[in-house]
Amino acid sequence: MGVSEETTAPESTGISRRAFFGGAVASAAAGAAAGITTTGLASTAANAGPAAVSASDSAYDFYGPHQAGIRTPPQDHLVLMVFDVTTTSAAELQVMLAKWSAAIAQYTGGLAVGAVEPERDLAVPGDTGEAEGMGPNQLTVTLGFAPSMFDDRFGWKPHRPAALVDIPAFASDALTPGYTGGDICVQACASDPQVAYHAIRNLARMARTTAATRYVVQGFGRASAGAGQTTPRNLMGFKDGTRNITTDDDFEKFVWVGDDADQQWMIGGSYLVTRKIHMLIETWDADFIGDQHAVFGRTKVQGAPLGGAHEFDTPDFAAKAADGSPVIPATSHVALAAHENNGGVKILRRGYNFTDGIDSVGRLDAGLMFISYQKDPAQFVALQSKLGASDRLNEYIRHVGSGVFAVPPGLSGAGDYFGKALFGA
Ligand SMILES: C=CC1=C(C)c2cc3[nH]c(cc4nc(cc5[nH]c(cc1n2)c(C)c5CCC(=O)O)C(CCC(=O)O)=C4C)c(C)c3C=C
Ligand SMILES: [Fe+2]
Repeated sequence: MGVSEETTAPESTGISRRAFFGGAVASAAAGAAAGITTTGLASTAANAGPAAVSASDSAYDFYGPHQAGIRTPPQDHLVLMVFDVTTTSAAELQVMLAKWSAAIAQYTGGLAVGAVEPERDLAVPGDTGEAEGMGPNQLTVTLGFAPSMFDDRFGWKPHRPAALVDIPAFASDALTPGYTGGDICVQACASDPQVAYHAIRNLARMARTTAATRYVVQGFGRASAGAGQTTPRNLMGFKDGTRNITTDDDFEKFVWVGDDADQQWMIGGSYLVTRKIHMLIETWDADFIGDQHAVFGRTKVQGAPLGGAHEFDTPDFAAKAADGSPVIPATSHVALAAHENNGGVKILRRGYNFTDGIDSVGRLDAGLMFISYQKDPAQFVALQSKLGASDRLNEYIRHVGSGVFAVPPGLSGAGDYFGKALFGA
């Protein structure tokens, strides 16, 4: 196994760099010393010494105990595609998943699948080519199966984990079928949007006789923070991701499916929840700052909990103002979502901002592609039951899409593929 994000620097960047070096000797020596691998994407003059490693040269290992793209510090760009499987043949599905798995291993290493420029004039290019020579760009591709995959079509019914059930309806939901449901979710994240899009586009191309695209969301400006990252802002202007899961203990406790799983194939996996959340931006932009603070329970510029001074101050939910009211309003977003007020429940948030231009009446069509990972979707359901009913933020948002997916553990190496344990039992 190469260097995984867990072994490299979990509390800092978590990046396994596949730098290219000037010569084979430098490459081998430096690689052996640091446990890094090279992409071989580009060559520089022999003996020129190590080249600077840019984001475009660095890669995350695809193989490992967990899929990359969960604990991986969020890259800047997301392309999320949800597929409906159109074939009813288990064998065709198996071939598609095996092809995808091999292809993702190539793409995350910065390589194409098939020739971009075949030698024969009449040959169709195997790869679409828009990421040619761009490098891995920290690409991760993470895949999950919806509850619908465990119906009668593919013989997977006996393998359905008990936790994998559709997300229930919540008060204030405004879901649309176009952004809800689906069979397979593929989350591609990268430091370059074109690299993420290239991976998704080519997977869709490969699957064109077995699966159809249900929807795609392009995300930017990660709206969550991983270990060692500064906290980004969401489109409402607030720091998002301040209190997120970062430690090994919390990943074991709240994110990774453990040895006690009812379905062994899910050990080391997780559950992905997606919510496409539209923001009523014009309404929000007309709101006064005191109300904006009360909506989140935090200040806008610092991101400090109300009553605190700094971003990482622990919120004091018991603090009272002179008039006896809570300093952090009880129906503020953080008061309702904090683990202190939810029996200790936490989730890993890994969302992205999105924009779809303008809507049919000329309003900005934008919001948060909310993505969370948890060892049981019930963790999300517990939080959203409260948020959906009482969150002051609901005046400014609409949940328009929803999905839940079982995310298997990482693949062990070449020849392993997503869903392998689910066929033929
Ligand atoms: C059900 C889970 C959650 C949904 C849906 C959700 C939507 C949502 N959140 C923001 C912005 C912020 N969220 C913040 C904190 C926060 N949010 C959730 C859960 C959901 N958010 C949790 C568990 C927490 C942490 C609470 C805590 O422990 O204090 C914050 C504050 C900064 C931070 O800690 O990240 C912001 C800002 C938006 C805009 C949104 C839907 C559009
Ligand atoms: Fe939130």
